[in-house]
Amino acid sequence: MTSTVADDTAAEVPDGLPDALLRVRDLRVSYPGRGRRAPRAEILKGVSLDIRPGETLGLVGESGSGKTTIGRAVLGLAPVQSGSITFAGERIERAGAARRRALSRDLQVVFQDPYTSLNPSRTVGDTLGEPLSGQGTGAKEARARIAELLDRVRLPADAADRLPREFSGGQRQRVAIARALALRPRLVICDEPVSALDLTTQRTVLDLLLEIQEESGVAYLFVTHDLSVVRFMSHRVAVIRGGELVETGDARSVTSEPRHPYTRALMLAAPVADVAEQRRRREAAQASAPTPSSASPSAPASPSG
Ligand SMILES: Nc1ncnc2c1ncn2[C@@H]1O[C@H](COP(=O)(O)OP(=O)(O)OP(=O)(O)O)[C@@H](O)[C@H]1O
Repeated sequence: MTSTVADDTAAEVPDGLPDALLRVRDLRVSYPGRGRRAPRAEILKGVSLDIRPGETLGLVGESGSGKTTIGRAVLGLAPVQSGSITFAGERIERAGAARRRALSRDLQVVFQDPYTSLNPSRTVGDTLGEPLSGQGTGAKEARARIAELLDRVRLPADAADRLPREFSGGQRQRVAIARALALRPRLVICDEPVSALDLTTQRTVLDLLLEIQEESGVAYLFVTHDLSVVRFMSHRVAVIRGGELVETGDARSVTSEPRHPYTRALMLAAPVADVAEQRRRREAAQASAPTPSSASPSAPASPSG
């Protein structure tokens, strides 16, 4: 069980949110240790969380805390030792390749680095067409859908014929978002999707993700080390430390009135433009709050201003 402290949590309510789209329970992930006798490295130590349809759960924590590993486990890319992952009522933690392919209709990902996540030798149109043809969409329908997707992420129609190198980082990330949306998924795992972008571009991409959610009702698991981004994007926030969730709750209360000392320490470590706000937080924090070793050293100013 997690050591979650705030209300509105999967951990405090044993059955979690009744309408959850994604339900993770007591998830443990470990990797073999280095060397034959080394113990396995425990990365996730019993994580439980829920995401409702159309909701964004922000997952925040310092580097190495296990944020990406949660997303990878949901996508079937991390070795689950025990626990369960239920998506739309179906247990998927041990889903095989064929089931995973079918799941990719509903479950997609946007990675951090738009420079490495797109195949440099494929045109944008081919990149967007791949998930469509993989699910049996005919050529004519695929062309129409690609045009629709480019329009949705505000790229010109002729982008379909161009290669990734012809685009800026923000434009490439919009291509990656369009690719993730191609099959109209119900959940997109956004793994630090703006941390490689400059501040202005970050804001544009975050606004786009919000618009898309409003229109389509897609849910996001939004992984970030940046508290200002997580506050801007999330309905609820889960804070992870050393492979365990320490606090989960609605975004406003977790980021404005954190209950757990670690969350308070994360907040204190994040740069805040407003000196009064920084002082208020410092005063609110307990003197005993631990200092995270590398919490969000380069967190940009709040995109919400
Ligand atoms: N394939 C792997 N084999 C062994 N250890 C791994 C593997 N993948 C991740 N880890 C370890 O798991 C821990 C958590 O990694 P993870 O990428 O989930 O953290 P994170 O919170 O997303 O960090 P960051 O913000 O730096 O991306 C790290 O200590 C990492 O070294």
